[in-house]
Amino acid sequence: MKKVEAIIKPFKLDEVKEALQEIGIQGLSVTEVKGFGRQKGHTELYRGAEYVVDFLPKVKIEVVLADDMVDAAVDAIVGAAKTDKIGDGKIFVSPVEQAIRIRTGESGDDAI
Ligand SMILES: Nc1ncnc2c1ncn2[C@@H]1O[C@H](COP(=O)(O)OP(=O)(O)OP(=O)(O)O)[C@@H](O)[C@H]1O
Ligand SMILES: [Mg+2]
Repeated sequence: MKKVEAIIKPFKLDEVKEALQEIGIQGLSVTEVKGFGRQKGHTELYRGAEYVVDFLPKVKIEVVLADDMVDAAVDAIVGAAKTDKIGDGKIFVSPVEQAIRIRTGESGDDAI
């Protein structure tokens, strides 16, 4: 199993969620985060306003999935989140050792 973490522009959340559902993702988590990329200290457009702040509001999506779903998930996220402007975000992929569905006790691929 892998965890795909995507930090995206907040207004892209619905589109990304739908794109992930279309490829069969069953669950995900969303967190409001703040951060910066390589334009640190430079302006970035957010909802029509120019920000000159250190930390910009972003949304982090976390989805744990089977190894063979990673490429499709990354493609779905990129396709839905891309605006071709700075600050479109990043995707990180990392290994996950175990997953357990609390209600049933199922584990591994059966639990995600
Ligand atoms: N190396 C990193 N580690 C953790 N979070 C990061 C990292 N890089 C970017 N982020 C998060 O992703 C958000 C969006 O990053 P951003 O898209 O601006 O990256 P970038 O490298 O500056 O690319 P671009 O030139 O397209 O803007 C940041 O606000 C931050 O929350
Ligand atoms: Mg940037």
